[in-house]
Amino acid sequence: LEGTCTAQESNMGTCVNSASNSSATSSGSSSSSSDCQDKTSQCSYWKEVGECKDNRAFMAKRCPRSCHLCPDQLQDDLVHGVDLGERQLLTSVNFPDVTEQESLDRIVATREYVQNLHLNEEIKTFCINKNDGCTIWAVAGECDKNPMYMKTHCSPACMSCELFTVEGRCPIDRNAVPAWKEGDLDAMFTRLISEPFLSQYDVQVWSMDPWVVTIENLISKEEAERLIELGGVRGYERSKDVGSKKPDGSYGEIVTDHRTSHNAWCQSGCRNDTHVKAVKQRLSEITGLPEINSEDLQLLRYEKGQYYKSHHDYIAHNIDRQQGVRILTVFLYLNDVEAGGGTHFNSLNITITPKQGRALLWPSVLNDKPHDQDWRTFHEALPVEVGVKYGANAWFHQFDYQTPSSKGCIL
Ligand SMILES: O=C(O)CCC(=O)C(=O)O
Ligand SMILES: [Fe+2]
Repeated sequence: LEGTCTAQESNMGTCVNSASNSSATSSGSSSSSSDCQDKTSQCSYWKEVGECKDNRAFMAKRCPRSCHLCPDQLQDDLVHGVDLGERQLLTSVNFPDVTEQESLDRIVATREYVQNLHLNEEIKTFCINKNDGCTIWAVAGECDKNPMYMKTHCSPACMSCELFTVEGRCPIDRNAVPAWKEGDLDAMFTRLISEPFLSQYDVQVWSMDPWVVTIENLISKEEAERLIELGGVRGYERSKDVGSKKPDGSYGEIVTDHRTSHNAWCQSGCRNDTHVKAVKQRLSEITGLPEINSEDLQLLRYEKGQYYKSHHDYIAHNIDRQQGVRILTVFLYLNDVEAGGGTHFNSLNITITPKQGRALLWPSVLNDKPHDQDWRTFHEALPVEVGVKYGANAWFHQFDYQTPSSKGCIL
């Protein structure tokens, strides 16, 4: 071996015959282990004192076995890859076109990819080759042909570990057009307080900057009663707030004493109810916002003493989600409440009283920066003092909400 390799070529200690193989990463894997031996008994001492690292070129020639640079050793290390999951096969009769060399090159590239990944350590533990054939399959193009299986079961080989994060699974379309551009918020509310809308609906303006507006009888008694009923059919559950960030980058939900109501999400069957459809279509018409940008109605029930303390409907991390941030809340009061249960805007000092069929509208964002939070619209649901309060939230987002929702991409 000595004398046949230049220092450069013996970089990986695998140079056998530089004319026959030019791969820099793992060439010469076919040379037999007997070709590759230490040339002097001093090797183990030199290795001990760090010469394999410090004096690499020289050591590759004189002490390849001590420095663990022989092809058979290298191959074993690469293939074994405990950190990347299953020990990998290099050839398979089922994929005769895949050469051992291609598999080795893929493993080297995989190693590099994983080392450079900026992922949470916990997520990295998911990123393993779960099958010994991953590398061969990847070389054979299976990552593209069979992505569902390959990108989750052979994620190092397919270099698809990002898919274990919500941002990786649910990439944002930078070309998507937001529902509100600069000025659209003011335009919408201005339309609501102008003809012909004004003669059709009983509109009251509580504040113009930020906008806080109520519309009487936006939904009928029958519709309100149906929504209450549908909440019961789905089953009211203790309301939750946005919780903490999870390893995959998504956010959990949490029950706190900040919010003590119960709610039901109007999904699947409820979504297709005639009254629900009519209400949602009306909300879309009056706001001019696409129905698809709206969350499913959140049907709420507050019993005596229950409340939702001061909070904002804007969810900051939604800026990194396909649906974008919440821009507008339409809150529907579904019944009259004997006492308490008003919606109070903390910094505006406005309190709206529940009344069946009344809608309360306010933005979560700014007119001139419609992706940014308007800090003035913090609000709370005051405790119900007598009776029960029923309501419904309709939240509109900057972008399509329903599609990412159906793909598990919203949290
Ligand atoms: O119940 C209310 O009056 C308001 C509820 C609310 O602000 C919310 O659910 O985000
Ligand atoms: Fe709210």
